[in-house]
This record gives sequence, structure tokens and C-alpha cells, in this order.
Amino acid sequence: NSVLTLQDAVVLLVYTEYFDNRPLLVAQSNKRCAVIGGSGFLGRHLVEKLLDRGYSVSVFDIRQSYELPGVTFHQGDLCDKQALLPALKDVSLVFHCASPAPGSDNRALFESVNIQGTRIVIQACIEAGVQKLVLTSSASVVFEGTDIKNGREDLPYAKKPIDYYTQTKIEQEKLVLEACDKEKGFLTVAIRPHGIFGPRDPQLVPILVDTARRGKMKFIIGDGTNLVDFTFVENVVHGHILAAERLRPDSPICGKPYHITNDEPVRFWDFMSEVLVGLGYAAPRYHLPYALVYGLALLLWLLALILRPLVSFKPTFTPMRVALAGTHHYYSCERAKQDMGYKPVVSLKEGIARTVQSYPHLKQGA
Ligand SMILES: NC(=O)C1=CN([C@@H]2O[C@H](COP(=O)(O)OP(=O)(O)OC[C@H]3O[C@@H](n4cnc5c(N)ncnc54)[C@H](OP(=O)(O)O)[C@@H]3O)[C@@H](O)[C@H]2O)C=CC1
Ligand SMILES: CC(C)=CCC[C@@H](C)[C@H]1CC[C@H]2C3=C(CC[C@]12C)[C@@]1(C)CCC(=O)C[C@@H]1CC3
Repeated sequence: NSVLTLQDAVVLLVYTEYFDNRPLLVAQSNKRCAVIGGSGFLGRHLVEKLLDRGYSVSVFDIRQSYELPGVTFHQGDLCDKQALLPALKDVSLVFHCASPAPGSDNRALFESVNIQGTRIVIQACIEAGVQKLVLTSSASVVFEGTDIKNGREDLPYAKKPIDYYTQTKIEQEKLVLEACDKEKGFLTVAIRPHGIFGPRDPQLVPILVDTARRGKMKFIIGDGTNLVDFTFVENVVHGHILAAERLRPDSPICGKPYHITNDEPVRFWDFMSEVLVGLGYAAPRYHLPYALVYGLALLLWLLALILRPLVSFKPTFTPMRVALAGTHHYYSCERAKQDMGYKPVVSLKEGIARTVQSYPHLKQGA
């Protein structure tokens, strides 16, 4: 019987989309998506917001870091297609936000996970009948260690990427955007956040506090006036969900990258100082010349590379970190505002306050 009862209509809330000129029925009540990298910092915030919005979520990650009602966990390496496929069953939307941590200097790992692994993610999505893939890329794909002021998405990819992380994020983004195929009904988009921070971040605040506790946060690299984008994690999540929900064959966002930031560039050293002072540490005061620190970081990196077979050490001051701390790098999110109606939902001031509050164990003296 083809007549829908009122109850069916309410439960299904069916709407029609057109892919490949075929009408496709999507049941709103069965909003099922997958988050690859869903155990990580951004991934978990994304999962929590998706649950709030009525999605059920399948998480695929190399580790399981929490349990939540409405979430099914699949543990495995994304380079293994057979392990990945069950997580994509009955899923129409996939977020890919898994990557090795930028701090690791392991070229082979970056290449295998970010490049080869992303090829596998794309193949698995197509095989499983997934219709939309949202990649977490990075604004750093255009960063070469020199100033970027209000950079737009049409800046060319870095010709000389500053580290393996950036190099492989570029290849990853190209793979995902090139896979966008309206004819086949497989739509992709890349979100490029910058300097994500917020509660449970394993990088920014912990690295900062560790450096302060070791007495190395006394110096400002350069004159301290360089402007940078830091993005509160909930704004990054908001950008991802907007992109996913706007990704349709007739939308301008298909196959494109989008900067998502707080849209409030701030002096790198003011941001660091505010977090440090909020946690009870002194703000850095003494200036060091940028070229000197960058040169030393380069020397240390080379030394670590040469000595790797004998001793393993991880310098705090890598060339990438010094470049991030001493240059301008802020980006325009005009395209996201125009095409997706993006607007940050949490201001920088509130984001910093909520972040500081969430790290009582990292406070001075704790
Ligand atoms: N944090 C930031 O400031 C920015 C981040 N990004 C991008 O955002 C995304 C998320 O970053 P973030 O949340 O900070 O990172 P996290 O390291 O917190 O999260 C990434 C998750 O992916 C997992 N993972 C790594 N390798 C694999 C694999 N082979 N198979 C399955 N899962 C894997 C990680 O596990 P494990 O921890 O065990 O490695 C981790 O749980 C990344 O793509 C990153 O490049 C972009 C711009 C800025
Ligand atoms: C804006 C952006 C892309 C931030 C990303 C997060 C990290 C790269 C930064 C978080 C803490 C930062 C930090 C430094 C470099 C950049 C970070 C790791 C220093 C090592 C720079 C040199 C110092 O004087 C100490 C800094 C500690 C914190």
C-alpha cells in the first residue's frame, strides 16, 4: 500500500534530493553519519554536536577514548579498507578528521595515513554508497613560513611545505577535492581551520604549559606584533556541520576548500600571554630576533635528523613552530560566509575563558 499514514510522515520526515538524476529518498529520522578520527580532539567535539542535532554517529578511530549513547565505535587503522567498511554501512555522510599529530616528525606515517589512507577512505566511501565526504584540511596548506595576511582560498598550495605534516595535508586535500563527482553522486568539500583550541585540546595549551613549566616561556620571538588566527573548537565544528548540510549537487561548495576561523586575528603573543596568565604563569617579556631563533631551530632539526640512528630527541623549537610564532598568518573566511552563511558562534574572548577554565590541572601550582 503506497499511501503514507500521518505517523509514517512524522516519523520519516522524508525529503527528496536528486543525485545522478535519480530521485533519492532520505529519511531525516535516520540521520546517520560517520566520523573518522572521532576519538580525537576535534572529532569528539564534532560527534557531541552531531548527537545534539539528532544524528546517530559511527566513529572510526585507531583508539577509543570515550563512550556515548548514540555512538557506535569501530576501532582500526583507516589504511585498512576492510576494517573501515563496516563503520560506513548505512551512512550517507562522512567526516574525515583523522591525522597523525603534527608534532610527530615521522614522514612515512604521514604519507601512509594522510595520503594513502585518504585514498582508501575515498574508495571505501564510494564502495559503501556514501554521498558526502567532509575533510578536515588545514589553512597551513598554503603556509610556507612567510607572512600571510587575510589569505583567501585562491592562494596557491605551499610549493615548499615547511614540514611533512603540511606536505601530506596538501596531497590529502587535493585527493578529496578531486574526488568530487556530481554525476556519480559523490560530493566532497574541505574545511581549512587554523589554530584550533578549546577544552580537551592535547596540543596548544599542554605544549604552552609544558614550555612555561620548563622556564622557556620568557621570550617573544620577533617584535611580538604578528597577527594570527586561533579558532575555538566549536566554531570549527559549526563550519563542518554547515558544510555537510549545504553540500548538495546544486551548491557552490562542491569540491572547494573553505577557511574556517574565529574571524578575529590576534597577536600570537597576546593570545599566548592571555592563556598563560589565565593559568597563573607569567607572560613572556624579552624579545629575541626571529632570524636567530629560526636559524637555531633549523640547526636543531638537522641535528636531530642526523643523530636519529644514535639518539632520539624532539626539539621544542621546530622551524614550523618558530615560523608559526613569529610571522603573520591569518585568513579570510569571506567565502564560507558567502557560500554557507558561516559566522563564528563563540568569540575569542569567551573561547579563551572557557578553555582556561577547562584545564584546572594545568594551573600553576596544581
Ligand atoms: N588541532 C589543530 O590546530 C588543527 C587541526 N587540523 C586538522 O584537524 C584534524 C583533527 O585534528 P585534532 O583533533 O587536533 O587531532 P587529534 O590527534 O586529536 O585527532 C585525530 C584522531 O585521529 C586518530 N588517528 C590517527 N591516525 C589514525 C589512523 N591511521 N586510523 C584511524 N585513526 C587515526 C588519532 O589517534 P591517535 O591520537 O592515537 O593518533 C586521533 O584520535 C586533523 O586532520 C588535523 O590535521 C587542522 C588545522 C588545525
Ligand atoms: C596558530 C596555530 C596554527 C597554532 C597551532 C598550535 C601550535 C603550533 C602552537 C601551540 C603552542 C605554540 C607554542 C609555540 C609554537 C607554536 C605552538 C606549538 C612555541 C614553541 C614557539 C616558541 C616559543 O617561544 C614557545 C612556544 C610555546 C607554544
